[in-house]
Amino acid sequence: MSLRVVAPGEAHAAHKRNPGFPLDLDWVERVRMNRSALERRAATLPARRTVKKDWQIAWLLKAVTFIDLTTLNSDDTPGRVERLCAKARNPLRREIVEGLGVANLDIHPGAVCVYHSFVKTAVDALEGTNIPVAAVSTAFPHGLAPVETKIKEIEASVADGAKEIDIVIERGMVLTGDWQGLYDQVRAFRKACGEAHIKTILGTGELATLTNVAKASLVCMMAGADFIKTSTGKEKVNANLPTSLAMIRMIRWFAEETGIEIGYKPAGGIATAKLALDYMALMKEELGTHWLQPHLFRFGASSLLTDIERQLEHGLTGHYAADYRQPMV
Ligand SMILES: O=C[C@H](O)COP(=O)(O)O
Repeated sequence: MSLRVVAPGEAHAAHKRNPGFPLDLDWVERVRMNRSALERRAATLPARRTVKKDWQIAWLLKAVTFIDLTTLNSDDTPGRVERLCAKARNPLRREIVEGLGVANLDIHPGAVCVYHSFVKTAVDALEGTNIPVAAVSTAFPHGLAPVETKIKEIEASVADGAKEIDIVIERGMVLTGDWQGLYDQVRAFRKACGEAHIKTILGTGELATLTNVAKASLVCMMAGADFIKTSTGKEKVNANLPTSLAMIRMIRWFAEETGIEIGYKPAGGIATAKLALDYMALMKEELGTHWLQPHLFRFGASSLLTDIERQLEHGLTGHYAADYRQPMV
């Protein structure tokens, strides 16, 4: 695989947005996922992955461009967000970039992801770059607020400069099979986003079955989601490979039926370079290398970059750096 690094802003501008489609309840009812088959398939992945040493460095550099560099803590401060943005501007230490001979490549994370309150801070801190700011809006992480309140939050995030909005769906709508209600909300959120891209967070660990995960994925895509995302990072069970397979296969089906390419964002608990490579291998095997671009694939991750930087340094020097040499914030 060659290393073609796409600057996040460029990819963002180039991507054709999902216009949304009418809700087809027949299709939703027909969706079925077989958990044990998906688990068996997921179990084959690490063994089949054959990303050898040099390629591994290329894949890890590419992985950096997929990260939505995230801070979503109740004790976030403007200072922490500014430090995260400084890291986004220079995600890898100079010695690593120069040692690998990639100083000429524009390697940056896909976005910086923050709570609504910090959108302005992040936009200011990233001025002059083409790194978009993503906001988690709509009463993150539970999504339980009046729909009008959630729409106002999206509008406020867009007004403050967010180019991507990560909304959370109401899990109860999935658990009760209220597909029309879910579709109507996502449609309304999509409208409130205007030109901003919309990622729909399903909270997959709270949806009970993989069939529910797949149905919710489909309804969100029909309603105009540009990305489907697994988790808020706050559920007991966050992203994993079998759940990812259920979602990715719905993305594949949707692309075949409509010609529209929807992005995938696993999030929560993805903290090691090795796991990131497993997800990339999954995307490559199920959707093809075309999907390995920042406008179609992201990791929602707060600490993944630290491990990628460690692995890159190891690839370069044969030694692991101490954690304090790669502070995130
Ligand atoms: O969407 C992003 C997640 O909140 C990040 O989760 P993490 O802190 O487990 O990486």
